[in-house]
Amino acid sequence: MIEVNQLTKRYGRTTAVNNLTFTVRPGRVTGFLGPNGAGKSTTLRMILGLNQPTSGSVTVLGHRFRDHPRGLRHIGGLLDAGDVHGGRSARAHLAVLARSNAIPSARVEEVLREVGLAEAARRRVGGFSLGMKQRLGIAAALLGDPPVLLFDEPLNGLDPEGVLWVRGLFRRLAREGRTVLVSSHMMREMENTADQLVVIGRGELIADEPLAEFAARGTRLSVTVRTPDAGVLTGLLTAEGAVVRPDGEGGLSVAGLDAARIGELAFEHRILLRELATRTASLEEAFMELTADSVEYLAGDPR
Ligand SMILES: Nc1ncnc2c1ncn2[C@@H]1O[C@H](COP(=O)(O)OP(=O)(O)OP(=O)(O)O)[C@@H](O)[C@H]1O
Repeated sequence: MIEVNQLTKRYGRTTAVNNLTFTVRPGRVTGFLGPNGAGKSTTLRMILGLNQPTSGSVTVLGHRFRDHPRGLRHIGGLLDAGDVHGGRSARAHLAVLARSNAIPSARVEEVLREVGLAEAARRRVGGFSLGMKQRLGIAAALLGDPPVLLFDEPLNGLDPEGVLWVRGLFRRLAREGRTVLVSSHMMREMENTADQLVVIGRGELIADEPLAEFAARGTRLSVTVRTPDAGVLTGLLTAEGAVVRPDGEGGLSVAGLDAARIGELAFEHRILLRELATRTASLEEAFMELTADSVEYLAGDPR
């Protein structure tokens, strides 16, 4: 169990995390979601005791991290997969961690096998691909067989087989009764992974609910619009309360207004529409709509 209580972290004038409170429970995979710069990594670093909060507190299994001398046996974390000594072999890297955490060296071979790096154990980490470094980071997190595990963007760089494997691993760890917190900035990475979602934006809590409840938001309709006057139409739709975003394929995805009203507005302002289609919004769109106000940089943002 991880309890984050009114946590705030400021860097000069930047507030990375603002009065954040949530609880991560054992026995399930909790997805920690937010757009780039939302404050996910900063929060994870504070949970691991690597950053001091400006105010508020974090406890893991009821204790602050620095009160737990057992380190990796207590909580395992993958933060930055690239942050390893490139000159060491995978086995040597894990052996150093095992020694400094009083973990039996036999565990090194076990986790190497578990993450599929047994064959590469003697190779220098500097020559590893990003996906292999992720596997090594996951091996390090598993090394102490901890009841609480954190993973920051663990799917980055993994191939489709790796993604499937890691999803299975997270589910198994949760089934074993562990607390598993996995961060991502992409909803679709969480769709088949998380049971619970904690969503943040600009350092603040936006949602904390089961994935199924979050998915219910996605059953609302959205409308795809294609027009050469996207900027003008976006202004009109937004003024009527719609949430409008580029759909990534040259069109607009509109939530909060139905197709009939969008058609009327376009007609009234002599805007040519090349497509006007109602669809069921995906989970990804529900996430984007929810975090729209907290995205720092939008591609194709007309503002
Ligand atoms: N050491 C630091 N010094 C100054 N500002 C920082 C520092 N670390 C993070 N920030 C700022 O705090 C905010 C939150 O950053 P953080 O890395 O926690 O976000 P994130 O949600 O993990 O983003 P991403 O998905 O891009 O990794 C950002 O505005 C970032 O620029």
